[in-house]
Amino acid sequence: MIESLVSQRIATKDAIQILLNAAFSSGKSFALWRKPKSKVLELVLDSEEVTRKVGMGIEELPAGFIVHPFEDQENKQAFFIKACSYFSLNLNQEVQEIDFPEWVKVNPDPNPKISDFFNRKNIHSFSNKEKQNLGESKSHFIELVEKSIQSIKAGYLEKVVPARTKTITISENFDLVQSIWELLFSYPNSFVNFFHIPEIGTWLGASPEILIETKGDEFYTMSLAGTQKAQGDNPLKSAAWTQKEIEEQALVSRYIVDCFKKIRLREYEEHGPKTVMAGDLLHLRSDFRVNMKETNFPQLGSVMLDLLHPTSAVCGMPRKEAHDFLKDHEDFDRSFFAGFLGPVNVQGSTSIYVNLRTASFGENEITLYAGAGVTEDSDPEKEWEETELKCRIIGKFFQPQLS
Ligand SMILES: C=C(O[C@@H]1C=C(C(=O)O)C=C[C@H]1O)C(=O)O
Repeated sequence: MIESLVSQRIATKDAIQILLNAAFSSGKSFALWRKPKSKVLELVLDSEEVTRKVGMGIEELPAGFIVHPFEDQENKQAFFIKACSYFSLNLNQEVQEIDFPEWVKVNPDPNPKISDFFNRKNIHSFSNKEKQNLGESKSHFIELVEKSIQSIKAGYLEKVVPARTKTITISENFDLVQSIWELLFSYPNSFVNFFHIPEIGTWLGASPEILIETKGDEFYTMSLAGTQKAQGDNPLKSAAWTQKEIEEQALVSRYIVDCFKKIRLREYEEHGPKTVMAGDLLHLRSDFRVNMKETNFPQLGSVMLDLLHPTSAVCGMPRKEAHDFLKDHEDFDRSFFAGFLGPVNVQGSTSIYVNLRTASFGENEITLYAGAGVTEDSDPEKEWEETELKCRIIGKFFQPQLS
């Protein structure tokens, strides 16, 4: 009797493998995540094979996981994985087999070949492959930064955030669960996320940046910018920031305050900037909090989501001009990179993150995405280096030589 009880306990990593196998085999959309500083891994699975799209009124949505690309979609809609089933596990505890949801217990294919599910289709099935290749080119990125600096000097823009891609082959012995496991423990301060929408694609990331969060009456957002490699014994204490980085982050804060002004919201708390760590990178971050009850803004979450995205941390300032500049010159499709994603109305809270430090799965390869904030004083070569560091955050779990 005791023996059979013991045998029903499953090590956490094995439990993740069992969950992922069942979720892939189901043919439905699902997402898995762990919030910063949390020990709880959460998973939602849809019960239908349709690809759902929803509007931005997040307060009215059922529990689920929202995924929005960088570019606005028709009717401003986002993809949505409805939490028809929700499961969570404590990363420090074994799992009792009996606690698994029914769809795991009846999984007809307990050992699917997971790579067969990667990205057979993609919303951005890159019709113009040549153009998409430009995202991979160093010389194209350097030129893009040079053009950015010129536009800033000419007074068209204050800041712009050009991006690039880096496609690497997935090694034969790649193990998805092992990679997710390592991400979880390497990046305790990041939002580690994985989603699979069969019609749309499969992505894995570890984002350091909240776009909006609401819990009870509290609304929260942050401005995050400035990047340097963490160095020394106490990187948070010893970090020094240049004027360029301080101004770059201040612009992102100003952008948030301007959004508050647009809706005449005056009562907000602002703290920072302070130095924070994300992986082995340091950033400057300011925190903004609003009590939605006291300010009588129960829908602040969706209002700010609409006003903030894409923020000047991933697009630029002024927003429209920076966005137009990227459309004209970036020459590749950002797809879900620098869009947003996260749980909505799950366990009483909504936490939507900017989709950074992220990768999309192809059949035998993954594409990493990274951008860098450019101001008047930027050095193109340094911005390239910054994107290399950002690509490494996820890339090193696919190719150890990147670490
Ligand atoms: C654009 C990215 O990151 C954003 C840009 C930063 C910067 O320019 O220093 C820092 C953090 C993020 O807000 C990215 O990770 O790709």
